[in-house]
Amino acid sequence: MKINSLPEIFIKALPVVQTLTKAGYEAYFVGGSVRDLLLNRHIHDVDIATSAYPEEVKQLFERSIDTGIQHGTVTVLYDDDSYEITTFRTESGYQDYRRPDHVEFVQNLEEDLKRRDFTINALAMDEYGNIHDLFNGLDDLKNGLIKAVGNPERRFNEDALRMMRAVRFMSQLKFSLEENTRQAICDHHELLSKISVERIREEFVKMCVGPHARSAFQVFLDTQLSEEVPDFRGKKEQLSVFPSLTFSPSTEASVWAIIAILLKLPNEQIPKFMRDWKNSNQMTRKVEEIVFFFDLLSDHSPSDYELFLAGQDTVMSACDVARILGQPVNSEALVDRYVALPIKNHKELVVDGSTLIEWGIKPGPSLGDMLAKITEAVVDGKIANDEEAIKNFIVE
Ligand SMILES: Nc1ccn([C@@H]2O[C@H](COP(=O)(O)OP(=O)(O)OP(=O)(O)O)[C@@H](O)[C@H]2O)c(=O)n1
Ligand SMILES: [Mg+2]
Repeated sequence: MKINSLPEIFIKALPVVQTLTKAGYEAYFVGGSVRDLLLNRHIHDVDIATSAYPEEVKQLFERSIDTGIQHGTVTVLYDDDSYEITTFRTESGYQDYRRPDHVEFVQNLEEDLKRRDFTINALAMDEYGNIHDLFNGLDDLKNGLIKAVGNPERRFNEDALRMMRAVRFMSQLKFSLEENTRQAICDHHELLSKISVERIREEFVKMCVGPHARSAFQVFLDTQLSEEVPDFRGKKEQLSVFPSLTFSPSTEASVWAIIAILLKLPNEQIPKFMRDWKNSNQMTRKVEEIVFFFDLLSDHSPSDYELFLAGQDTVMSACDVARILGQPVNSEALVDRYVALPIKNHKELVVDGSTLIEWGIKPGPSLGDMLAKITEAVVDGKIANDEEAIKNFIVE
């Protein structure tokens, strides 16, 4: 198979590959970029594999960074772009089911492709656009199959994260899982417990926001992968609601909010849950706010002041979560009401703490209470957002 017209991103990278081949080395585009090219998907970066050793790569290019030189990867800066160039390698000496403790460089493309995770990720393309398909990746692409290269057990023993990658790709590409690959995941799901939570989280979130999130999530449960991730063990029943939702979440924050709601976590347990998944404090705060406002929405129609306190992002995310969970809310009406608020955040209030102190009010907790009352009165439209009106309000 030959690709005749390459997308811009490959054309820009072509001189990098040609520099290597002109110097007598082999060089190919590999991995996700070739897969995404053939699927007509957006290509976010192109990776290059070569027979040149890292030191040889560095000599051919003016600007490079030793990103992962012990694993054979050099990042080359060319024009305004950067490219990861990795020497053909096999990964040997796995002791911990995570990345290899050392790599062995090999001299040909086949040896390199053999150690890759799935056949659709083991395609290579040369500078002329010829696709090198040594493991039937093209057929699997056509048939929509995630299939391990060679022996699936070996692939998952090399890097157990690949089991999560399998369900992530199912969701992103709307593919199914080849039977032997699926069986190997069922048999070895416990290896996932060796993988860092950060790496698992990245794949989990990608799975949950992908277009086939719900069927991939079902496989994540059926293969028992879900038993090996933080706080999910023994929670299959609650989590099995996810595959039956009418929609799936589209943002990371709504993923976590929905999971927290399905697990029926009380609000005060959300921070621990988010920490167990190694989420940032910022993401944790966001999710707490969304779940809080979702609960409020389930309980009553929010007041203007409650809308103000939540803020537009939280209101919209909570509406989205409610819609996904099948709880009807009129989100347009809520957003309209939000937009019509006299002030939308604290900064828009014409007075602040120091204004009140200038007016002779003593600093302390009661000052904060007063500021909150003023804000509420302005948001509710009881008084105008000007100093005169606020002064009169305080006197009363
Ligand atoms: N655990 C892994 C991770 C990566 N790879 C190989 O390295 C390539 C690049 O890895 P990565 O960028 O992580 O994944 P992509 O397949 O490119 O997917 P994405 O579009 O998400 O980048 C993969 O295609 C695959 O050939 C692998 O074999 N095993
Ligand atoms: Mg990639």
